[in-house]
Amino acid sequence: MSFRRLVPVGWGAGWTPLAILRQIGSLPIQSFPKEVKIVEVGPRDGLQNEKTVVPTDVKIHLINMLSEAGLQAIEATSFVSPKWVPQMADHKNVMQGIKKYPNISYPVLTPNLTGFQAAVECGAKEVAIFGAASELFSKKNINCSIDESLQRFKAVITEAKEANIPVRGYVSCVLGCPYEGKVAPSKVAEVAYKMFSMGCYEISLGDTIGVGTPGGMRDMLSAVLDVVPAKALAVHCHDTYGQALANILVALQMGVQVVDASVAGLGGCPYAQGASGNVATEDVVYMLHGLGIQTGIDLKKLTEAGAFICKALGKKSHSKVSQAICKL
Ligand SMILES: CC(C)(COP(=O)([O-])OP(=O)([O-])OC[C@H]1O[C@@H](n2cnc3c(N)ncnc32)[C@H](O)[C@@H]1OP(=O)([O-])[O-])[C@@H](O)C(=O)NCCC(=O)NCCSC(=O)C[C@@](C)(O)CC(=O)[O-]
Repeated sequence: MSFRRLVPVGWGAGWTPLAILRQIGSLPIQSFPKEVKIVEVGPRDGLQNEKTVVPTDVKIHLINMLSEAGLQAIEATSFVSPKWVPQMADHKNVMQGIKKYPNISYPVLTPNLTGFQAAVECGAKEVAIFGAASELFSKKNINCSIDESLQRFKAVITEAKEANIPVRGYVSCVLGCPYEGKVAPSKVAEVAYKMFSMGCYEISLGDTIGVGTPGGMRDMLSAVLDVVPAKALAVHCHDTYGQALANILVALQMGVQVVDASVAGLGGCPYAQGASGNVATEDVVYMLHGLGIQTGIDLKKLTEAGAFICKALGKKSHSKVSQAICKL
């Protein structure tokens, strides 16, 4: 960035470079949103890859604890083939067992009409379709090409519109693919635009294998923002290379106000080799609150939910914040 661009309008002669820098240092950070919505994906993305089946009552208790912690959106489960993802086979019992709070949404994944219809029968009031910016990942994850997936999504969106059910759209592999490597920002923008134009109210951009850097996030988002407004975007970062919080920060500065995260940093897609967990919700909330950004989330209750699921899984939390709090 050139020095010229740092000088605010109205600052003219008489200002020395040092005086300007002092002034800039005392300016509040203007570019962050006042509020950020977190979409908690722990019960779905966090658990879908667990090798031993997590008891349904544990999943239900986790979701209820997350509701108590103040999350506005909790992705509860997915209506996918139990042959492909056995961990989500209890979707019906999860959906019918959780306590549904009036101001919280409990979206579920529905890759096709079969999944959508089953979800609606179980009382789902919001669904998410999931595509990819990489052909090979699409084939491995949902067994069809990108074009075929968009046809399936069209059918889901058409029925969802009739039933007045909002549809969220995921685009996976936005910063890299486990099978194809680099993914062009223009390809991400193309798929995101198509899903948005079809009627998804929000597009969540997934760094599925957590290879992105702030530079990659900036370039990818610049391309997507040309075709989808910031208010309709979310970011979904995995933390494989420890870049997730930095990537989220860049996204917030570029106008994104919705962030996906998973309690205790659990998670990973079963069809994304090498992917580690999602960014931990506790860490995102700690960062946002430190910036003075409101989330409506009670960090203490959130860490208790994280401790509960980690104990049930016999795992250590990946959340740095939880680890620090436990040591205090
Ligand atoms: C998409 C399918 C279903 C296609 O699977 P398919 O085998 O191609 O489907 P099909 O239409 O040929 O049907 C085959 C059988 O599956 C059944 N079937 C068909 N659809 C369903 C359904 N919805 N629910 C339950 N059963 C279903 C269907 O009824 C039939 O049963 P059969 O006659 O053999 O008994 C399959 O590939 C699948 O389930 N894949 C799982 C994908 C998945 O859940 N991946 C993880 C989530 S994505 C993710 O984690 C990334 C994300 C979102 O977090 C963002 C990021 O990090 O990037």
